[in-house]
Amino acid sequence: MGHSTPGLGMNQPGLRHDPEWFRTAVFYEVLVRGFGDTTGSGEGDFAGIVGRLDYLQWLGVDCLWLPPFYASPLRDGGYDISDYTQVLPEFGTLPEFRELITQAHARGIRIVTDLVMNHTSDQHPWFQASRSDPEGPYGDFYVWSDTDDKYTDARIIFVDTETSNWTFDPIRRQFFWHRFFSHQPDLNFENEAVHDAIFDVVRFWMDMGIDGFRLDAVPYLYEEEGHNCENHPRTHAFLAKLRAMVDEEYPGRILLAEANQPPGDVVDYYGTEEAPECQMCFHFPVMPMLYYALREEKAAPIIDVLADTPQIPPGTQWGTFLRNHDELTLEMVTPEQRAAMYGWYAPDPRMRANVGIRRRLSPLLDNSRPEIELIHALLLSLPGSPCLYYGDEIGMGDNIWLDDRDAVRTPMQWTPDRNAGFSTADPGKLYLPVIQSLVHHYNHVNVEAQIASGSSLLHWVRGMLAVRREHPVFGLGDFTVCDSSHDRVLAYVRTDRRDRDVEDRSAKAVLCVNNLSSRPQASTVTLPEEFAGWQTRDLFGGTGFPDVQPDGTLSLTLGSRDFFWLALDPPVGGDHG
Ligand SMILES: OC[C@H]1O[C@H](O[C@H]2O[C@H](CO)[C@@H](O)[C@H](O)[C@H]2O)[C@H](O)[C@@H](O)[C@@H]1O
Ligand SMILES: [Ca+2]
Repeated sequence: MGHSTPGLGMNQPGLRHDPEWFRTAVFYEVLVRGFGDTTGSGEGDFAGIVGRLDYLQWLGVDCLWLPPFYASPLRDGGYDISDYTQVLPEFGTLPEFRELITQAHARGIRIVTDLVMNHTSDQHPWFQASRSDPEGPYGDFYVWSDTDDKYTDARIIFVDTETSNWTFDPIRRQFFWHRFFSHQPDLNFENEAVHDAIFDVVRFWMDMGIDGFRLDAVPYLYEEEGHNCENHPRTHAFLAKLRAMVDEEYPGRILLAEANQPPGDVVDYYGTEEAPECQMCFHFPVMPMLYYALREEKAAPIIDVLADTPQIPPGTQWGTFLRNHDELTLEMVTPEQRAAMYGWYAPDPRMRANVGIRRRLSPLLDNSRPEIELIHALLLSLPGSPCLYYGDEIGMGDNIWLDDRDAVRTPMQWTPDRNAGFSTADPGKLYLPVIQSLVHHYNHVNVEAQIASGSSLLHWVRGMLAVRREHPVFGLGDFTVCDSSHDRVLAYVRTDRRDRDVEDRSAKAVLCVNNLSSRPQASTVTLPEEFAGWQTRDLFGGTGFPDVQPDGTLSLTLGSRDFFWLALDPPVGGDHG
């Protein structure tokens, strides 16, 4: 098996100059370990991604997000870093990583990596020095205490494994603070030397050529007695300082916050006009509501969470997603919604992890093609830049018999051959076994088979990304919910209010109508007044649909889990820009 995707010879346009590229981009999260093994080690490597860049370009993604590939004992998928400026030798070398950036950029694909600032591995030399030499230069790099009864208002995040945020260190004979695993001590952001050390890490990777950072676990940087130790004002002050440095030294690079917080708290990570922080934040609250709405078969959960979401500053963007390398987190839903979602989506307790569900998209939706299509249609048309998770474009399965979140981190399935074309290693040597479940076996769920079949999910996803790319309104447009006569039908208009060139043929406005019901539904939707009398046109086939009525209504009939994306065009001869 070669390490490229045959038949996808692509042109190499290079990066286009667009300081706001992230506002219309499609992101793709890919684990270096899981994409392609070029050495037969059983683990993926940088060259394995390079060999698949033509595939990613063909698919239509604009930016890769690479979770940690740095030196690590790998007790938390690499989020336990033991050296910020070294890469795991099994993944390759720094020059090979640089080559990955070069090759991606040549294809117009940007690269964002993870910046894990809140904590390190306990194997990091900073921690080793801190525990053994309290008076030394690293003595104050971590959060130490003689007792374990400080900051008791902070919740425990990894409830499956941890019983306290403090662990006693027998060497220093003090407790150290950790918001995650007990082998991940939190850095002490009260210490300015920690800021300097982190800034050096940022410069190191930005000098290497990356296009930005996802800021891992960013709400937890600062602690204070009597505070829940999340979203602390000093965390925001530090982020503003980081952003100022990045803007000054690396203009155009982005910061993307991973802040699993309610909408009103997440928006704070954009900062203010005077003190901007991140250009993007993942929208954690909307994600579970997409799944909730699908099973409740109601539009309200999505409408409500978006109504609770404050406006974000000009020039910024949400990051939206359906799945990622973690559990499908249910931290942002009510206890009643959580109970319902566990019942619908994780009936077997093995499917749960911490406060969430450790399953992939396709198994979550019982491999239902209409549901997978509808949830993608929502992801790609609601406000935000979507981030796909590797393998979901072919409907890859999961393995709940593996530990923790490894359930959703198995090798990418390229072909029906040995190890799904991921590696030539002895199958027993793979970092995780490939999926061989009845429904999602790599024999039939693989890229090669889906490229060969024009009606595959892969071709469908690619087609959706192509349509989205043609119409910047999906990234840049306003969002207005339309009243719908049926509570199972979610309708909204995206409107591009920028000044436009006359040659610009992209849709100025798009009406998106989604039937969340498993049954066909007829609905009359009411558009904003400005669209009364406008014409409608299907964005996929160009077919004309009925005009919007003079009173702003439009009646549509949708099949089960069906959706429409209808361009709105001013009436011919009308006085509309
Ligand atoms: O580095 C520790 C963890 O950081 C991220 O965690 C996030 O994931 C948690 C669920 O797995 C979530 O509950 C929390 O709010 C997040 O910060 C990272 O994505 C994890 O893989 C990592 O273990
Ligand atoms: Ca912290």
